[in-house]
Amino acid sequence: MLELKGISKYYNVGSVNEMCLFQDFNLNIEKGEFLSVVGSNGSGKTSMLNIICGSIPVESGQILIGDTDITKEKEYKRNKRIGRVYQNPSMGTCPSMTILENMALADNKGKLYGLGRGTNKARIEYYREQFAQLGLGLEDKMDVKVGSLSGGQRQAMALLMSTMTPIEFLILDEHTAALDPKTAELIMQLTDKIVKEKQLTTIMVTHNLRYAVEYGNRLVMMHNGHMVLDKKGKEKEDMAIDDILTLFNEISIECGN
Ligand SMILES: Nc1ncnc2c1ncn2[C@@H]1O[C@H](COP(=O)(O)OP(=O)(O)OP(=O)(O)O)[C@@H](O)[C@H]1O
Repeated sequence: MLELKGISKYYNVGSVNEMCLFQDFNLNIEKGEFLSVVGSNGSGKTSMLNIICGSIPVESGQILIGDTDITKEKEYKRNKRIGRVYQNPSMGTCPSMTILENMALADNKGKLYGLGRGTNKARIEYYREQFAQLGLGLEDKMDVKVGSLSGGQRQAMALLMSTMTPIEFLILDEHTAALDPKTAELIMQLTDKIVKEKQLTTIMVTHNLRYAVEYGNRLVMMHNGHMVLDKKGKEKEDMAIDDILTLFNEISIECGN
């Protein structure tokens, strides 16, 4: 359904620092798949997400959704069907606006004007319900500026905001990495709930091997711009953290770490 086909990606082209990250890189993600991506630092995880979202161009290859080639489609257009949550809770929310204003903004993503739909009574009630389920007390802080919230509260908001409009794909780039263990767990449970309810095709980059094993139905490990592990279904279910750790250690030794 979402396919990266024969992708080549170079950085610093034409300079002494030119480097080839991906050479003929291929990845095919089925509709409804929840893909966890782990891998060494600099293996190309974030670059892969950026390529999918259209944040960076590729030198060659195709990005396909179904039969449609979106390789040249601008990022803002792709954003209509893709929601993205970043590692930094500050990204994806506007600190100087209230919770209500942020939610209304997200609700109106892709539209030209106004906060109207987001601020009518029914929608406010809907936001309240969404927040009440989180158990973070945000439902009573709708007029509070987002800048004064904790990282976990902001990340929960970012997750709700990015999945508010009818998207098909959810891109999570280490979205629990900056949170304390308890809040990270809460955000992971919320993620899983939203992904299942909305049947989103999801790619989650994480350094947390337990989350990679426990969540999702496919697990990919990347190293130096290559996929060195790709397990789905039963094979993925049967994987234990130790299995991934062993492979991870082998890769690290190969790198001299
Ligand atoms: N804008 C850029 N300009 C030049 N090189 C870049 C750029 N972005 C990434 N790179 C390089 O591409 C490689 C892959 O980086 P990327 O951020 O995709 O890896 P990653 O797997 O997400 O790493 P991490 O786990 O550390 O976040 C690295 O060697 C990095 O230095």
